[in-house]
Amino acid sequence: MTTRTPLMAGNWKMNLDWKQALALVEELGEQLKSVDTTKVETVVLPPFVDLRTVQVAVDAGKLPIAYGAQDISEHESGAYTGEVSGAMLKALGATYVAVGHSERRQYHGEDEKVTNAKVKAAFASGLVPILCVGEPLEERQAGKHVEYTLAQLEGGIEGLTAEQAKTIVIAYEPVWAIGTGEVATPDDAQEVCAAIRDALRALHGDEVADAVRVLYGGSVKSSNVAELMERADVDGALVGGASLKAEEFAKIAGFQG
Ligand SMILES: O=C[C@H](O)COP(=O)(O)O
Repeated sequence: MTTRTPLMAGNWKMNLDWKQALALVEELGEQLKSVDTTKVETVVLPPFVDLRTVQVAVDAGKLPIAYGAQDISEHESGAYTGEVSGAMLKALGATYVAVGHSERRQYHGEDEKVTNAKVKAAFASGLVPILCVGEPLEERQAGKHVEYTLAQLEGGIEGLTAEQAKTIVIAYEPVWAIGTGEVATPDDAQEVCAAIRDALRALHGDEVADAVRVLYGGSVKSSNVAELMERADVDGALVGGASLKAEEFAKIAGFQG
């Protein structure tokens, strides 16, 4: 069990228009009344177009929910059609932003150069990046999952100061477990989350390694979250499908009982 504050982040992906987002965030606020929210941080990552709605609902209801975006532009401002800057997200009260999700890597060709630029853009705007890393099935079958994941990690955090590295969140998401119902075993999750922490220790020392929250993602549900959270280096979860149901996601946030 982690000594860090657990973080449960719901990645809504490309689901829910603003009205549906409003209904979900309000219902999540209701459901979280039965959870000790001083012991866990609950975060939602809605589509960009829902962020203002989520901001208003969270502020009006004083809901114990932080929020952020699923992506960020690596650029500060200007002629980048379709992009959304860190400053724009910050102005909406966002705290977090996912960077380098495997779907961004797969469908938008994001590599370490891009993820590193986006991580830096997040910090420059006062946002906390949730850097997503994790191997496809072939790499796991070849026994290269740790090596592959650490290369993504090291590329993504290159050039960060220790102060920045200390606050980043890393999400380990084996691609073969995303949206497949195929959850990694707690041992699989622990192995790579521990390797991520060791790599942070080698790069930035004990203080950073002991502070960074490393999440597991891939088919997390209320029925499997507790056993994952029992592992020493798993500090939370990045949840896709199960975060679209308020009751289920609140149960995940309330994994401590
Ligand atoms: O960002 C979340 C992950 O891609 C996990 O998605 P999932 O819980 O639907 O497997």
